[in-house]
Amino acid sequence: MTRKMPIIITGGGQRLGLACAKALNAEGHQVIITYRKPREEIRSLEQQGVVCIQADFSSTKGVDDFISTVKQNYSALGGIIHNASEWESEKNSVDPSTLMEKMWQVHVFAPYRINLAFEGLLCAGFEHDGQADIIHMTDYVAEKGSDKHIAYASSKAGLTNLTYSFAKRFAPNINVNAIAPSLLMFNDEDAPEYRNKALNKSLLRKEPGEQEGVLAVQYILSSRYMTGRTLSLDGGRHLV
Ligand SMILES: NC(=O)C1=CN([C@@H]2O[C@H](COP(=O)(O)OP(=O)(O)OC[C@H]3O[C@@H](n4cnc5c(N)ncnc54)[C@H](OP(=O)(O)O)[C@@H]3O)[C@@H](O)[C@H]2O)C=CC1
Ligand SMILES: Nc1nc2c(c(=O)[nH]1)N=C([C@H](O)[C@@H](O)CO)CN2
Repeated sequence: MTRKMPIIITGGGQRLGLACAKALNAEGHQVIITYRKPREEIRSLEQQGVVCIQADFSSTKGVDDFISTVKQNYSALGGIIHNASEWESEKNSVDPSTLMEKMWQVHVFAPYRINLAFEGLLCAGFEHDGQADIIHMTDYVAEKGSDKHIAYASSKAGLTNLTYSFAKRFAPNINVNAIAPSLLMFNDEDAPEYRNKALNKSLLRKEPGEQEGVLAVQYILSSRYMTGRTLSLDGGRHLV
């Protein structure tokens, strides 16, 4: 059922976020996305009727400015998909404290602050549509850890835990769930040997592409009996 109240997708300018924005917009949903860098994809989404809000969640001010913009323009929300993310490893020459702060800022602080700020808008969306959803995009490594993306994995574990807490706090009007991919799509710069190693980590040994994530989002938005849970998209990696 198409939701009348808008659905926010953070980080909707590329890859999974962009695919979700296009799919939900095509289904007739009102879609709002956030982005940092103006580019052709943003202009194209605007031409398709998607509302694009420039927002950078790397600072408290950036998060609060986004919250203010939404509250000034909307009185209800049908959902929010916390997709914005930076995948940074310890191998880069970044100071560990800076890296940990950056990962927790975008993956935990921003979703935490935004969920609390938008509770009333989402409840208004529930009153209107009979449903409202929060979806956290986490990661398989939240459960297993990562020796090369330690700070990143810890922050995704923090986001996983927010799923449980907000599911308890917002029930029964707002469902809160997570999607934990192990691999959806590589980055252009990923070398062949890296890609082969990553593919061999799962039983199915494939790069499913962003549509696998879109399907998971569509399922959760259509479900009426799921909250506090994680959809794992990992090709059987947990059995390897
Ligand atoms: N790709 C994969 O295989 C996997 C992905 N995931 C998770 O799925 C989600 C989507 O993955 P993917 O599409 O690859 O994500 P990307 O790495 O493409 O990042 C998504 C968006 O996050 C936005 N973003 C990053 N930092 C900030 C910030 N500080 N403030 C605001 N926006 C920010 C970027 O916006 P902009 O470009 O406008 O700057 C970017 O477009 C992520 O949460 C990711 O962790 C989990 C496991 C595997
Ligand atoms: N924000 C992002 N998070 C993640 C990405 C990404 O590109 N952006 N990519 C991965 C990898 O696919 C990894 O799961 C396997 O190589 C993980 N998270």
